[in-house]
Amino acid sequence: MTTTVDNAPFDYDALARTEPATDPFRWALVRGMLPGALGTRLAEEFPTEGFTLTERATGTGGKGYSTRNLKLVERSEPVPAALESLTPRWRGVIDALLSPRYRAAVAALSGRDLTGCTVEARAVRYGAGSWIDPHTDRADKAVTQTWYFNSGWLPEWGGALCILAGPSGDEVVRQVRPDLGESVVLVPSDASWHSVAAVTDEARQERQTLLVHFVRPEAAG
Ligand SMILES: O=C(O)CCC(=O)C(=O)O
Ligand SMILES: [Fe+2]
Repeated sequence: MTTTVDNAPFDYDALARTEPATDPFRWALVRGMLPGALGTRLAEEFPTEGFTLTERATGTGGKGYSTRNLKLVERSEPVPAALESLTPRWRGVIDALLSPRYRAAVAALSGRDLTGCTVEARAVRYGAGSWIDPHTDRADKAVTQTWYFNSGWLPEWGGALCILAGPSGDEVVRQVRPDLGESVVLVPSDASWHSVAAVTDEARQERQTLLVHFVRPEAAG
């Protein structure tokens, strides 16, 4: 069944159809969650304003990263300033992310009890030189889901989400390019190592990502 764009932007069946991998940790490549032309429209309307650069150099304690972020949802509340700048379709996505149906579908796929977890969501733009070092998302996240909004992304532009066998980053189990229609569910644990390869200088687009976390109640503060 395909859901209609206006009422429910997600095809929740895409989550239900997906078989998660369990090696080297529990994760899933989800396809087709944004039905019909919705994904294309969301890509065209991906936010451009209000992003804040966050960075930390590699080797200064903890993971290194450099990304530009726009907070969309904090502690299960849409961020008013961001909401104002979003198109109606993107506001529909925010509603869906906060819906019990989405939560139930992610709980089923991940095997995690998400009762009491809060939702955090942000749009992330990765320009040339942006990356995230290997990390697990472990500290406070029950489940992470990412969606990608690029079309015609070339492999030589870097920017792949790398599913890793360990912290060194040497053993890449799977690379996911940021192509429209691709989405990844990660279930954080001691083993859930992943990274984002640096976007290269050749890239003709910024890597556009929607990042959602279910945050454990004890960590939400
Ligand atoms: O952008 C991505 O593909 C993943 C980002 C990520 O792993 C993170 O922000 O923790
Ligand atoms: Fe992560």
